[in-house]
Amino acid sequence: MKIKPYIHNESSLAYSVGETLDRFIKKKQDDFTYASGELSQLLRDIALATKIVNRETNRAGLANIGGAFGQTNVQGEEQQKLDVIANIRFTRALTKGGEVCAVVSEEDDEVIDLQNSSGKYVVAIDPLDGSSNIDVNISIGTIFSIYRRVTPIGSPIQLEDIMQPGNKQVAAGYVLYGSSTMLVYTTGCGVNGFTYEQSLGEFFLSHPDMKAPNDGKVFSINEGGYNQFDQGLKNYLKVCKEREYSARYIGSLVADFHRNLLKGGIYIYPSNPKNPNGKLRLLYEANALAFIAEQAGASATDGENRILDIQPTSLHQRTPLFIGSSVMVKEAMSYLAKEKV
Ligand SMILES: O=P(O)(O)OC[C@H]1O[C@](O)(COP(=O)(O)O)[C@@H](O)[C@@H]1O
Ligand SMILES: [Mg+2]
Ligand SMILES: [Mg+2]
Repeated sequence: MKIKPYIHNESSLAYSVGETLDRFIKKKQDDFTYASGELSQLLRDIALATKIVNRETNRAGLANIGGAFGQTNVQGEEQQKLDVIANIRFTRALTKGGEVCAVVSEEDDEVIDLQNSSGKYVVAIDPLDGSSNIDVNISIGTIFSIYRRVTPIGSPIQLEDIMQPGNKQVAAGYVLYGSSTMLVYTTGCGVNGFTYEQSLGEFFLSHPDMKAPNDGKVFSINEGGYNQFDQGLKNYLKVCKEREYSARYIGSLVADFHRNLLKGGIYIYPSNPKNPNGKLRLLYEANALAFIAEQAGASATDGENRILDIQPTSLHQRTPLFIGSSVMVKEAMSYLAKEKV
């Protein structure tokens, strides 16, 4: 009996899909210090909830899923139905998964104690990012940060388990529900992106080892608040325009960040007299994207300090955000600093 070795050929007849997320997580598990499979399982739990939320976002216009939910959240923002649906789906998946002891969510005032004493991880999540774009069919997202609890497993959750600076994240990621759905994450060993193949119900590796261009020609900022901007920021924007950089602003942080991560660019949500700390939240928006940015060779600051070094003091605290290609972030910082001397 003859035995023929299998030779993988890239015939054009059947294009080879990338590696599945599951297989990739398994393979990468050993990269992780505490590799015992719990973090891998947690990433799978998030991926599962993502598939369900993806289905809901795809049919938001049809099944009466669009529109306001009729309540406001702790931010004073009117919750959209999809904010609430996504929050339920992720919290449920994290509860069922069994790896998480506590969740911090944009949509919940308090820390959610999952009553799971064996859970080693704390998750901070923005279940649905870009809520103002849900009803107009523009890309939206999900953002998540994962920390290892610091108090003994089995003991009651303490503030110190939750109020950890971003440089303590063990993993972080975002999902982009756009023309295709992507999940991008890091465990501190580089950044990888996976695209969802709806018909197979699987995420496949499509963007291995993502690296952000060092510099770019795109700036993303809502200039509607221009009159309130610091003079330093106005000066930086003036330079961007003199250089005829492109202004791009989708109004969904995940989508603006993702474009700039791939193409080069800077996203800025500054402070202003009305919102001295800007709009975006440190624990479940800025920290996760800052971890990914740095892992991809980009940068993230609050205008002065590295986002990942900010010590959190409250659950829903806000921070100004300057994130993107490191040359651009550095230059923007220099313009801000000039005005401060
Ligand atoms: O409308 P503005 O003030 O430009 O704010 C847009 C920003 O607010 C956000 O929608 C805030 O996130 P949520 O939608 O999760 O509340 C970001 O996605 C986006 O970048
Ligand atoms: Mg958000
Ligand atoms: Mg949100």
